[in-house]
Amino acid sequence: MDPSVTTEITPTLGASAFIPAPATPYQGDIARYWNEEARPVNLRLGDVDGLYHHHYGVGPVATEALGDPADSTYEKKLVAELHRLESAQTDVLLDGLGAIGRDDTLVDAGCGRGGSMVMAHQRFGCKVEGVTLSAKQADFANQRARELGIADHVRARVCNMLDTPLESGSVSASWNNESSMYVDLHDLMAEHSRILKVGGRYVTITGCWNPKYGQPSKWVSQINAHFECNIHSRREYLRAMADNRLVPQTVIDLTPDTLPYWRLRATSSLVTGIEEAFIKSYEDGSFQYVLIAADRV
Ligand SMILES: C[S@@+](CC[C@H](N)C(=O)[O-])C[C@H]1O[C@@H](n2cnc3c(N)ncnc32)[C@H](O)[C@@H]1O
Ligand SMILES: CC(C)=CCC/C(C)=C/COP(=O)(O)OP(=O)(O)O
Ligand SMILES: [Mg+2]
Repeated sequence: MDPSVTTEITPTLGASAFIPAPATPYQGDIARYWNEEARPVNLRLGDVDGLYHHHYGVGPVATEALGDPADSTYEKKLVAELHRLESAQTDVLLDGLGAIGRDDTLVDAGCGRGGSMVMAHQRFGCKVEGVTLSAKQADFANQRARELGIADHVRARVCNMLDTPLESGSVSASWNNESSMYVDLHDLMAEHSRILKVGGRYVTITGCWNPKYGQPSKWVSQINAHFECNIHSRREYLRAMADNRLVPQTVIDLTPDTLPYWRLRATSSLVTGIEEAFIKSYEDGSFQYVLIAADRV
């Protein structure tokens, strides 16, 4: 990243007085997308306990805790349950990082509003560096870190995950949590490989199209259009890792674990219209929700 290339941001965006100019017009579009994003499904869930996620959930629904749909408290319980499943997803990702100590530095590539960073610090006591294209998200994440008194350990910056200011070989573990569909995978894996120490761990949780299906299905195309992203195939992930000294240690198909989240979300008042595409593509096998953990060799 060339720090001399800067663009002034509006004062309402707060903390970061200057942000780097987008590397491409596409990245400018994505920065704008996330600066403008304020979907109730994300804010209402985050308000449950102050962990704000932009990813989906895994695990069985606690049906008994939800109680009777006719009950006046049902919707509140439903929101809390969806949020619990999204935080459970982060826990699965953090489990994949292996042994992390207080002196380690982790990197969240495409950190959103910072929910995963906070959870990583709370679990390991380590430093967490996040990057996002969105100044609004970085400000939000840094504000939450200040409120929690952990701003000395958790920091979000506005920068391109393909070209970070992090030193080569300085990072013990890094991840992409539903953020790799916005970038070229070879460029992405090359940057993770550069910043990771030898022996370090990379983890991604992502939606990918299934080469067994043949090509991206109409549902996958619908998800791409909805989020302005470009979903990769499972095969592309493995190839990009192999080409960049990242050797898969674990590949977990989380598709059966995320379907209950989607089926529950489809019944809520917070639907956004994309629920059918996720459910149908997971069911027809054209799309998969996977975790890949790889060793930097
Ligand atoms: C779906 S959100 C995921 C946020 C977060 N990982 C989470 O789990 O809550 C996608 C994120 O990727 C970020 N992103 C997309 N392309 C990026 C890039 N080239 N560099 C940095 N961040 C990027 C967006 O700014 C956004 O924060
Ligand atoms: C698995 C795939 C393909 C993910 C695409 C990336 C993405 C937009 C994730 C969720 O963000 P969000 O939490 O802001 O979305 P929503 O508003 O639908 O909850
Ligand atoms: Mg969401």
